[in-house]
Amino acid sequence: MNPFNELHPRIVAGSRANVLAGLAVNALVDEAMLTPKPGLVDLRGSGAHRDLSWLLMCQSAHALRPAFAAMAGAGATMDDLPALRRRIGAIGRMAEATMMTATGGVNTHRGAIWALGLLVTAAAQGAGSAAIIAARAGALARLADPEAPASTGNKGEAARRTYCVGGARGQAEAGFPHVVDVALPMLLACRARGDGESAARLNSLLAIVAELDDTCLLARGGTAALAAAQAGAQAVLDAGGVSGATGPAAFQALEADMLARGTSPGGAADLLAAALLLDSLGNQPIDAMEAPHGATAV
Ligand SMILES: CC(C)(COP(=O)(O)OP(=O)(O)OC[C@H]1O[C@@H](n2cnc3c(N)ncnc32)[C@H](O[C@H]2O[C@H](COP(=O)(O)OP(=O)(O)OP(=O)(O)O)[C@@H](O)[C@H]2O)[C@@H]1O)[C@@H](O)C(=O)NCCC(=O)NCCS
Ligand SMILES: Nc1ncnc2[nH]cnc12
Repeated sequence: MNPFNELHPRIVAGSRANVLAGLAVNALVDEAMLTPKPGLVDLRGSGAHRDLSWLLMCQSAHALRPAFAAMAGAGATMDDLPALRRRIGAIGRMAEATMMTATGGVNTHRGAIWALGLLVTAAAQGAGSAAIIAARAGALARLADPEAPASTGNKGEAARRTYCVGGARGQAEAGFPHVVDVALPMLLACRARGDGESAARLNSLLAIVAELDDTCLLARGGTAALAAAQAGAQAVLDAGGVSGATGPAAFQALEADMLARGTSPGGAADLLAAALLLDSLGNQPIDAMEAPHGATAV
């Protein structure tokens, strides 16, 4: 028990929220910096995107820090879960507006606001393993938000309906299985076998791509693009990953195919950032900062 919690619950809640928000921003920047990535923005360029750049991704990530802090603050201080769900829904919609202002109207991180927003909220609710935090986030995602519009009109929503897939919403409602059961185990296994950190992260991204119903791929290239991306990513993993003897050639084939189709796994990139966030929580003393009992607002 942290003795300061009793003395200054609002300060502890605020510190915890700010730490979590910083970790979320770091995860988004680390994802953007990871190079190479197939079809996605990285330090080499814009991949298959015409309206995105590395600088824009980083500006967007930093602009989202107050929103992540507000969501974490709500998670740390609100016990009424339906009310918490409504609150983070409202903050999430404001965060999307903030992103659009920061980027001049470009969708850099809509899926990431959703995924990392739910995860920082759940992490702020109390200590726990990655699986426990993801399960808590899933429980929040499954709660109704009466103030949410019936339809977002976004490309992902149309793709979910056209192709009958769960997309970003289904991933969250299921408790982020591709983060907990796919990305994090791959990250840890690659580190354990001695891969460098970039290779471990790229293999982790590819493991997500190989299995995810990514509505970015579906919206841009239909089921053929999704199947090609999944098979291409699996081929790199079957070659021993990007550091394997034939891994680089398999990666180049995957990237060339995505660029030719104009497709990109934006949803998988968001989930890699979610995995990096949960991974970084394991390296922080944040669990020692127990959720403040009786805290009110931050
Ligand atoms: C639930 C919401 C996410 C709304 O989702 P909706 O159904 O309206 O659809 P989209 O907003 O289009 O899709 C969601 C984004 O999630 C990412 N994604 C896709 N598939 C998956 C998946 N299987 N699992 C997880 N995440 C997934 C993806 O985001 C990334 O890609 C975007 C860039 O791609 P691009 O092709 O460039 O997209 P566009 O700009 O739209 O097209 P172009 O014009 O360029 O061609 C980028 O955003 C990445 O982040 C999908 O885009 C959620 O927004 C919601 O309901 N929010 C309400 C607030 C709320 O309740 N919040 C709660 C707490 S935060
Ligand atoms: N690096 C990236 N490139 C393109 N879209 C993305 N969405 C999230 N991260 C992305």
